[in-house]
Amino acid sequence: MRKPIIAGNWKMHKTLGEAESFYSDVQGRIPDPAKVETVICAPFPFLYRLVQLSEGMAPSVGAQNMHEEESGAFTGEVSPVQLKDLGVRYVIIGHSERREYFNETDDSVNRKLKSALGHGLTPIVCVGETLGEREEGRTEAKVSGQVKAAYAEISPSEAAGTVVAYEPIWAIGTGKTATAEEAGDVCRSIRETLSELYGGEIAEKIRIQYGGSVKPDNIGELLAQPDIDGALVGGASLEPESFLRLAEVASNE
Ligand SMILES: O=C(CO)COP(=O)(O)O
Repeated sequence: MRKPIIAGNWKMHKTLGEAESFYSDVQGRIPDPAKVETVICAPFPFLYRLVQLSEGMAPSVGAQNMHEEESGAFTGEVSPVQLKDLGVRYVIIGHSERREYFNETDDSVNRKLKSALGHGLTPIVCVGETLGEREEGRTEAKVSGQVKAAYAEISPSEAAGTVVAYEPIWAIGTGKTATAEEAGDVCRSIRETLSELYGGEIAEKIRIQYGGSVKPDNIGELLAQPDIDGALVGGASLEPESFLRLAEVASNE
């Protein structure tokens, strides 16, 4: 059985005070970590403080991006060594907003994935199609190509501990969710791709999240799909009550 994983992606939201207050609101109220893994991927400037506040308890702390090098002359970037040193445990890699606005490519996603794994961070690897690609019937080809490119030269044992997030770009922040069946079908095709790459046993271990306008009232049907093991959540992760509700529904799956 794969344990569900609910990850909040705060994107470029909140001040430090708001982030602290979110943590104090949710702490001690997160459902049993044996039943659901919870993560908050916060802006870089808050990570140190949130790791301190979390004291190793749920929700864990994640970053939204990282550079693949350990150190160097890369103004404005943050390395996996720096994240690890702070106690950060997860990192989102290849979010569609990074691909769209910050020129991330399948190649850079692959380099970052290798580097995150090499430094003991748990990567959440994002893939997803545009509306145009969906309308042209190219969803599965696009997503499978992104998965293959991201996992190039990643060993089966490393791949087993990763998380894939399927986020159709047209469903992000738009209020339009893929239907549970549509999302489930693509997540199944991602698992088939992982199975081609690594065999069924490893593919069954890799958790696949859905992301794109996930809310407390639609997460239940999404998680009921056999290949959806969690959610990567933007807007609905910003409020403590809504994040708690998502975690609660997932803990009952
Ligand atoms: O991009 C997302 C999470 O990474 C999804 O954002 P929303 O949940 O706000 O649609």
